[in-house]
Amino acid sequence: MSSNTANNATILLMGLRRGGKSSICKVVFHNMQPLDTLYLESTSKPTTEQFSSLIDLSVMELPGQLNYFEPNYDSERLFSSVGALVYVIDSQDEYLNALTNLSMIIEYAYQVNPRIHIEVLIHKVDGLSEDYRMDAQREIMQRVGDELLDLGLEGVQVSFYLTSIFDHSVYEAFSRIVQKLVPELPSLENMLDNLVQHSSVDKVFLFDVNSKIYVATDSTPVDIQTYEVCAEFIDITIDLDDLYVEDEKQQSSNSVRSKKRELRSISNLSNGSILYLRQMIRGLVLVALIRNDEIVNDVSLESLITVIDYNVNNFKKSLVKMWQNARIDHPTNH
Ligand SMILES: Nc1nc2c(ncn2[C@@H]2O[C@H](COP(=O)(O)OP(=O)(O)OP(=O)(O)O)[C@@H](O)[C@H]2O)c(=O)[nH]1
Repeated sequence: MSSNTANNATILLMGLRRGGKSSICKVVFHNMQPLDTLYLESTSKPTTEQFSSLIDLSVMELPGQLNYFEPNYDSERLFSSVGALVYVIDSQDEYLNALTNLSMIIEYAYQVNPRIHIEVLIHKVDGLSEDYRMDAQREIMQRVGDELLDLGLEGVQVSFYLTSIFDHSVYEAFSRIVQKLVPELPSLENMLDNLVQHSSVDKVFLFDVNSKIYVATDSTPVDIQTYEVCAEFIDITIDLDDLYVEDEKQQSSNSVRSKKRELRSISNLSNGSILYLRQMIRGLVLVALIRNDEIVNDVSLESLITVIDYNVNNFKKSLVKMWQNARIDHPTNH
């Protein structure tokens, strides 16, 4: 693999004012409570944040009030270096203006950078009934399609997601957006599929600990409840780990174990399923859900965990190797 590409993938977050861009950034990347976003001030300058995970990601937010096409704003350089354009539409507001703005941006972005991924968040759907959500999605997709057709851009791929900061939908959307920027995704998915097949695991995610975005999962469909349970298990494990380390410090100041040791945690859920977590590299953890009816006693559980441990060890070794050879999908404008 070539190694001369920059270790960076940029996601550009755009949309009209008060659409929810800053809130999304704060909730997903800074663990802000969704209700606290009510008091966020309008953003007036572009802001960029860097995140180091399997890939080094920057999320750049462009304020809704900025005119990107005024001559002294270097939009060309901006769009040409971006991996994904995420456009946020406030579904609770009148969105026709947003759709016109979106098609204009797509036209420009695509011209400057045909490899750009165009992702549309139909946001704040928590305020809409189930029926209305579907109608809004259908209407927005139809209108965007029509506008692109008028512009002669019918071949441009646009993905749509229904999102809200009040549930896990925004994490799910960002997971899928980030995954498109991970060039090793097919190999990762393959490795996770192997793990599932050989370990009696039902679902496995590779999570970024800080954001709870999953950078890969096996190829079985993701159901949002499984995602939620697995994501919450990360927080619980980390909280307990902190307690444990504190406790150890008190008991013996001479033998404080390094917090750097690998995190590993297993928990039985009341419905008989098991959650399994192991720390990987670069702020990633692997979380697996095991719904195994064959676990009838502690002995069968123990042998199952031994197999999983072994396979996860191998997965981690492959991940380390993959990472050493990694390069990042950094779109350039040739
Ligand atoms: N109901 C609901 N409100 C949301 C959601 N996301 C954001 N908001 C609210 O929308 C308002 C505007 O959010 P901001 O994040 O400031 O919007 P912005 O797009 O960054 O706005 P500018 O900085 O002006 O460009 C805030 O009061 C948020 O609490 C959501 O998913 N559902």
